[in-house]
Amino acid sequence: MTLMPVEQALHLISQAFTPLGSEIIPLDQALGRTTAIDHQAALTQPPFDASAMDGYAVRAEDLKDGPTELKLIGEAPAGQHFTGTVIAGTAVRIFTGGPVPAGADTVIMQENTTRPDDHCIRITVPAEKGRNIRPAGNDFSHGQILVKQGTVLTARHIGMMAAANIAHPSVTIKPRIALLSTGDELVQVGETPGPGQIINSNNLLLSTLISENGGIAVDLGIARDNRTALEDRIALLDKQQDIDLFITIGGASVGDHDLVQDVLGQHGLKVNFWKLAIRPGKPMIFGHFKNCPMIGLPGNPASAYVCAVNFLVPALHIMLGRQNTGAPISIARLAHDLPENGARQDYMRAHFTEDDTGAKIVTALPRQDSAKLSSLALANCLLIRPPHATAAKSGTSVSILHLTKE
Ligand SMILES: Nc1nc2c(c(=O)[nH]1)N[C@H]1C(S)=C(S)[C@@H](COP(=O)(O)OP(=O)(O)OC[C@H]3O[C@@H](n4cnc5c(N)ncnc54)[C@H](O)[C@@H]3O)O[C@H]1N2
Ligand code: MOO
Repeated sequence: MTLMPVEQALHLISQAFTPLGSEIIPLDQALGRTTAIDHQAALTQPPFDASAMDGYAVRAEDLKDGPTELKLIGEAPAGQHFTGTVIAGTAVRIFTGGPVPAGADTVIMQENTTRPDDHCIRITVPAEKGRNIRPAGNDFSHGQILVKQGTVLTARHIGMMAAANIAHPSVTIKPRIALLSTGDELVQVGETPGPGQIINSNNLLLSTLISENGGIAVDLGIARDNRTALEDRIALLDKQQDIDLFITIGGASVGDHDLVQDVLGQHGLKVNFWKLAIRPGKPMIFGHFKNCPMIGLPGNPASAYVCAVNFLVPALHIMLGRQNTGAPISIARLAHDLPENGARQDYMRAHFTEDDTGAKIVTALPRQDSAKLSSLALANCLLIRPPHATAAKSGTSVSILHLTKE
């Protein structure tokens, strides 16, 4: 059977998804959500010409002939307007954030003044017109687009949106991803495995990856390796509302107990493709189960993860309407030689660092067995080797797919 190239598989999977609808939520719950529309400032910031320093609001014109004394005619603390006007020979006491009074065009820091008496200040430094004043709209203006559609909101965006009084942003609905683990050997984390049993680590590996990428994982539990057990779990899927993507874990290969395709096929699974030119992850399935897109991930943890990063995460990002849907890829130099690659695109667990010039240097981790979680946890990137890549010497440029946001 020919194996489907990774790019073609990604293209077919990408075509199966479109952005979900939107909802309005309170800004304090918007961290990590994706904006569904462009968001405009609901006000101008600062709303008035504001002082950037504690000091005195003056007219620069009054200071052009060297050290000068000016009459103090009032105060403009933050939050209060001085209602008068600064005319020739006068100044107003002002504080950081305070509105600059009419007539004044400059603020002198208080450190550059003396107070001969309560009603007068002496200024010894020359004044540069406009100094220490933040003009109205200096940060942003009413109606200005501050956050573009498809932006993943961080604390920094949320702080700015708060300042712009965008109290209820419109964000895309979180995709709901159903996860069905399969295998007689699996017990849940925290339970004590019996003879021949292991922990269902893939469920948490994937549900956490889904949360990290803006989705909601809906756990359908573990189906044992028999038809009835699988059918019972599939029935749980029917009871779930609004599942946007159905993921099975394990049972994707050709063994006697690998029943996923067979059983799901009898209940409406239409397979779009099976088996990819990818390592690890070759037996991945993509199809539609009763109109719901379905990805059958291989059971080996590194295989499941590599497939999830390459296909599940982009699908999530498309559903979320994010600006960047592809995996973050950059170029790094090999820290060592690598042998030629086989027919599958290899995603080697690897670790990169940056040298003094900012160039990335990447080292493939020594243990690439697709069952090994220890090397997966140590990796901060996947080193991509195209199918049939020739042997590469240390120093050769290669592509790396970033796993952490460094
Ligand atoms: N004769 C062949 N055998 C295999 C082939 C092949 O082409 N011909 N492909 C191999 C490849 S490549 C992979 S990858 C695996 C994938 O197999 P399955 O998807 O059928 O996965 P299982 O057999 O169910 O499990 C494989 C492995 O992973 C462990 N596992 C399964 N689920 C979980 C889980 N939720 N959490 C943690 N670990 C899990 C399971 O215990 C097995 O050790 O097939 C090869 N075989
Ligand atoms: O391609 Mo499988 O994913 O070796 O382990």
